[in-house]
Amino acid sequence: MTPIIRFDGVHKTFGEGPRAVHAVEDVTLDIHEGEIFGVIGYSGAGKSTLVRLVNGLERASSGTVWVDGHTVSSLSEKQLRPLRTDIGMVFQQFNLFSSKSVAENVAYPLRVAGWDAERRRARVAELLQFVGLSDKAEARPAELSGGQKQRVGIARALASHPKILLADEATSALDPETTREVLGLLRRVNSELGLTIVVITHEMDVVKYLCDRVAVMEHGRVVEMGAVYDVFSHPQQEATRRFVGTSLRDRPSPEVLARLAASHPGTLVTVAVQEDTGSSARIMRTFADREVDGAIVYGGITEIGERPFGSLTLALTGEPAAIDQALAELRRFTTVEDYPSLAGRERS
Ligand SMILES: Nc1ncnc2c1ncn2[C@@H]1O[C@H](COP(=O)(O)OP(=O)(O)OP(=O)(O)O)[C@@H](O)[C@H]1O
Repeated sequence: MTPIIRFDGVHKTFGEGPRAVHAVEDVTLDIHEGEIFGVIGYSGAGKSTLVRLVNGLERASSGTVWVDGHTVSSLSEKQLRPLRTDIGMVFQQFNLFSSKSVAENVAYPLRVAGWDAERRRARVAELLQFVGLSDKAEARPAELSGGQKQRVGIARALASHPKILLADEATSALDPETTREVLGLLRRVNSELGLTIVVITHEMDVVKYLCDRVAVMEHGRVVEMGAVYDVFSHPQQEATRRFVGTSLRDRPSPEVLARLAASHPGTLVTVAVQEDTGSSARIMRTFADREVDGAIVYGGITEIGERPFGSLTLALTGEPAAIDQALAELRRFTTVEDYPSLAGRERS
């Protein structure tokens, strides 16, 4: 794994004295060439500041930011210019020129870089084809849907063949279906064009669908980082657990649990379903072997990086000793949550 971006002990502070804002605090991480790296956190966590340090839009207060062989934190504005052509950026609000056509918007960075008209035309045609908007070349942004505008934003960001794409909440202004379409395009940018992509988001669904690895930010710090599947299956921090919970929606809330307990006979348990440790077939076999009936009353299983992940909530009926044995067996290979506080409310 070759790093293309490296943060080493990076701090970014805005202002001074008692009013100073520590937007990024002591961040050390590597982003590998060719990966899609997610940065997730709530508003104000420092995500945008972190990525703006990559292209030098913000300067580190201390520590080193290294991008593709250059120490960004020590480059002058002039020295930054060639590096910036290697880094494309897409924004939540698209940032298109409303008075220019789609083709002119995409051509804009090439015009600034001094490409002649013929080369610009050929490159714009190629880019519009890649993002599926060849027929909109002469349209104005106002005539496009949100998803189409973001595709123009992506085409423009790709214009000068960057190696890195920074996507700052690129789908936050879009509806779920259009989000999928744009995320699909970003995947192609990674797999077909080979760009390293850094995605900033507050939505774990975006991380789940798109990213290889993720860093969770809270109050300027990276509080957790790892392969997306590992972070989903073993979240270490409360903030991470909340993000994972919003994406999976596989576990019943306390209110739903109380309702399930009142309307289903038996003992309620929630069993984690994971590829390596707890396939659903193995879970169901464990119950069947001990003649325990397990009615599935809630749950959700999704795919993360093409591997199954989620949980099932079951209402168990059978001999109490057999249920205890089955749960003990399950706990040897997966996580089981039971609900002792519901015991009095459950019907037997
Ligand atoms: N130019 C600036 N001057 C002063 N404070 C700033 C500046 N830019 C960011 N901040 C502050 O730094 C902190 C981190 O902001 P940042 O925009 O990086 O967070 P974020 O996680 O991207 O949030 P959001 O999702 O709302 O954009 C916030 O408290 C913000 O107010």
